[in-house]
Amino acid sequence: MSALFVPDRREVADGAVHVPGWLDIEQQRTLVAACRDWAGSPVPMRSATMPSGHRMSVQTVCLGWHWQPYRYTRTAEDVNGAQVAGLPHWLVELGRRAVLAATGDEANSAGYRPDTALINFYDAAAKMGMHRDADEQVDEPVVSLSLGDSCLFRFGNSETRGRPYTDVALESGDLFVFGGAARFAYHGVPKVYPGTGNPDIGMSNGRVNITMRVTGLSGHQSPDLSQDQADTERGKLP
Ligand SMILES: O=C(O)CCC(=O)C(=O)O
Ligand SMILES: [Fe+2]
Repeated sequence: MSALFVPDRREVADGAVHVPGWLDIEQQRTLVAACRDWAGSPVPMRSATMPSGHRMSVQTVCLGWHWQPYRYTRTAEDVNGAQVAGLPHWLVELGRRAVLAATGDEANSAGYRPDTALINFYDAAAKMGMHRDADEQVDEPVVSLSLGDSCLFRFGNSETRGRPYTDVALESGDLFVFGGAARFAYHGVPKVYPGTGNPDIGMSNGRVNITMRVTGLSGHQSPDLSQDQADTERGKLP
């Protein structure tokens, strides 16, 4: 019998693929430790404020480009003015492998080069309303990785925030990729299920989601800017 792990691949909508259990425990642990560092410096994780003045319940820290509703900048003017940490090569490579796992398309995934990652932390009460990831100027796929507590992920259509949509349970280690016809579809997280995570990955509670994207914005930032900092502050993930 082959020991090869062949992941299950579920097409949720045209261009949207869920790969349950894509990351093993060791990979999840590595990502959690990295997120903990990123959550501390050079730009601390925070709840972004919408133009309406409403603060998001989710807390976010960004790599490569800093996102605030609804634009990307290199420096975090709405936080502490610092330049965000670079996106490390290993994460770019993980993103490329994620697109390959989801699409099976070697030729297309070979050129996938995300230049930003948003790291979201959800406590038991946090949620994210239906929205489109539309601040990017190109239609390259979004790669989403889930860690910690499970959640209800709602993946809808490109026209309205409402139905039709599909509800998917995203668990720790799951991959979700949306591109092609699904790239600008509405999606959101109506609910996190507290206490469903595995403490072995290094998180005692809450959910972390990492989305990698290609902004299509110009301006070179060398990767790995913050990766060699021995004194990186520990972030506030639990
Ligand atoms: O937390 C998730 O699974 C989705 C996050 C998301 O949609 C976003 O950051 O834009
Ligand atoms: Fe999103």
